[in-house]
Amino acid sequence: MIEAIGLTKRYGEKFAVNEVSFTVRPGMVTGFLGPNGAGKSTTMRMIVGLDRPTAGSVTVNGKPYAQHHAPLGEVGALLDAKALHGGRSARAHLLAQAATHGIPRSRVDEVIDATGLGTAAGKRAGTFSLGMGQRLGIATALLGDPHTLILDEPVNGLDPEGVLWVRGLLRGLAAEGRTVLLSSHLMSEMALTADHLIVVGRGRVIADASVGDIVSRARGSSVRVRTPMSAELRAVLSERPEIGVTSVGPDVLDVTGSTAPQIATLAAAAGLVLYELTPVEVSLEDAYMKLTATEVEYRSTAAPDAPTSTRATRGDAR
Ligand SMILES: Nc1ncnc2c1ncn2[C@@H]1O[C@H](COP(=O)(O)OP(=O)(O)OP(=O)(O)O)[C@@H](O)[C@H]1O
Repeated sequence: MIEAIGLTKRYGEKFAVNEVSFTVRPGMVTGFLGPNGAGKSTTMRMIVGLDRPTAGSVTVNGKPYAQHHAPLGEVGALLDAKALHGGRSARAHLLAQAATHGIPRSRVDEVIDATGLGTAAGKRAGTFSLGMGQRLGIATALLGDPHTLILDEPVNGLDPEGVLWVRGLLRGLAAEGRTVLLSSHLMSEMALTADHLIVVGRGRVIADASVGDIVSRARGSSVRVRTPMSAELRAVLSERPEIGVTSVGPDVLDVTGSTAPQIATLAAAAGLVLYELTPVEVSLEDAYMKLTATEVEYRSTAAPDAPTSTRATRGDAR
């Protein structure tokens, strides 16, 4: 369990994290989302005592990280896969970490096997690819068999097999009753891995709810209607002030403020033919984009639907 209360980190005039409170519960994967610069890494760093809060507090399994006698057995963290001695082999890195906690060599072999490092374990960590570095970071996080795991972008650089493996690993750890906090910008992966989401923007929590709730809140009541009598249906629907109608194609209307059964009933009463009536599904990505639309500090120059440019500009989006 991770509990943050009024957690704040200020750099000069800038609030990287601003009075953030949340609880990350055991037995589930909690996704930690937010646009670039929203304060995710700073929050994670404060959880494991790498940054000192300006105000507020955060505990892991009931105590501040630094007060745990054997922190690797409480919290396993992957924050920066490059933060290790590049001249050491992966095995030597893990053995050095294990030695600080009296963890046996057999556990080092176990995590090497579990993370697929196998043949690479004898190579210098500094020569690792991004994906192999991530595997080593995950191995390090698992070393103390901790109750709580904190992983910042663990699938970054992993091949598809690795992404699938991380998903299964995290779901398995949560099913064992552990607490898992995971940050990732990959919404499709988050939708498959997380049960609960904490979304931050400009240093503040903007949503703290289950994945299902976040998606259904964004869904609204949009229904796609295909009818050869769109002008007549539009006229019937526009008599209701709560209903909004937008034409999205020939004979296709997007209707908000009503449900599929209500639209069907109104159409039937007016003797209108409908070919299709579909509640519009919202993906987690859509829901996230809606939630954070006004919270993005660093935005690409191209609009989401326009041909994309990889160049990003800094500036106030609003
Ligand atoms: N050491 C520092 N000194 C000054 N400002 C910092 C420092 N660390 C972070 N910041 C600022 O705090 C804000 C939050 O940064 P943070 O890295 O926590 O965001 P993030 O949500 O992890 O972003 P990303 O998704 O890009 O990793 C940013 O505006 C960042 O520039």
